[in-house]
Amino acid sequence: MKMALRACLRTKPGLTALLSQLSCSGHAAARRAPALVAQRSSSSTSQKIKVDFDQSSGVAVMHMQSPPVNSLSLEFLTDVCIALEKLEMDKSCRGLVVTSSQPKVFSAGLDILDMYGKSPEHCAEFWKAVQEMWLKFYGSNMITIAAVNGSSPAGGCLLSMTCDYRIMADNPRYSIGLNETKLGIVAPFWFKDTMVNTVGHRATEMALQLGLLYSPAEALKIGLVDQLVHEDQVLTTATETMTKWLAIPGILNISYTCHFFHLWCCNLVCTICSCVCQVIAAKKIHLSQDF
Ligand SMILES: CCCCC/C=C\C/C=C\C=C\CC(=O)SCCNC(=O)CCNC(=O)[C@H](O)C(C)(C)COP(=O)(O)OP(=O)(O)OC[C@H]1O[C@@H](n2cnc3c(N)ncnc32)[C@H](O)[C@@H]1OP(=O)(O)O
Repeated sequence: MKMALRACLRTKPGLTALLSQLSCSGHAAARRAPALVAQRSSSSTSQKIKVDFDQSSGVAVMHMQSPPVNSLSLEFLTDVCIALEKLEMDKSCRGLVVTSSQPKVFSAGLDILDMYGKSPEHCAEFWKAVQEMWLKFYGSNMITIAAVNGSSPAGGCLLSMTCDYRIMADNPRYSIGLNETKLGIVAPFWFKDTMVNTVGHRATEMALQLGLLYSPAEALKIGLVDQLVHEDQVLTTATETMTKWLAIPGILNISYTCHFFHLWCCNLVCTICSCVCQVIAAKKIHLSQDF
């Protein structure tokens, strides 16, 4: 799916416009102008994000440092998007590892406090920022690896699933999954689609309907993560793995992209049809109540 988005962002101007409307992609850039990285190795820091970029390898490491649990608030999401935009604009940056500076937690998902009791305008901006993060990671031209060094529920799991590869700390205390159902909320369809693309239809059905959080071993078994390593090795394994991915010529990447793009389009058409059916059904129910 991520590759599919990459392809359409490269080749389909119409869809780019559609996606940028969906994601409101100008919103992060409008706040702070991106700067190109000039040094051989550099480090740039916002309050909540630290990026180390090694120009000799072309690999950047994004450290999420929003205590206590890297919950995805509007401010944090905006910082993530700005950092991604900067890296994306620097053509020498080919790979991105995303990890957490917080102990025991990769990301606690959407910031519940930023969703509750806020104005409709804030909620709209917040929700657009969530979509923007999703699109930016999924549509990135960089190879992205999630170094999941702690628990990663809900939106944290989504973030990791938008990456090309996931390495998780092998600590049974940690968990990962889309647990929205357990919180009494329905995960949006694009959360669901992202999981289907990662672990398949049946596993997603089980995961979402029951709101399952998986231990690292269980997550590996269903393919939610690709590799488990000792807690101390998560970041180094991620950078080693990146070397392998970057050795693959970009043209092959683009070819696979076309296959996935086809699947993604089919999925999108189905989703639109299903939304139309739901609206028609809702109207019918409404009408039958009137009479
Ligand atoms: C605005 C319009 C929106 C419309 C939305 C419509 C539909 C949306 C549908 C669904 C979308 C859902 C996506 C989500 O991501 S919802 C968030 C789900 N997240 C969770 O369930 C995680 C909950 N947290 C945990 O399980 C644990 O905290 C964790 C395992 C991450 C860490 O455990 P640990 O024991 O280390 O730490 P705690 O003591 O539990 O927490 C420390 C501190 O952090 C606060 N906190 C935790 N999670 C969140 C969070 N998601 N948002 C905000 N704050 C969080 C926690 O309350 C503690 O605070 P304090 O007590 O120390 O003040």
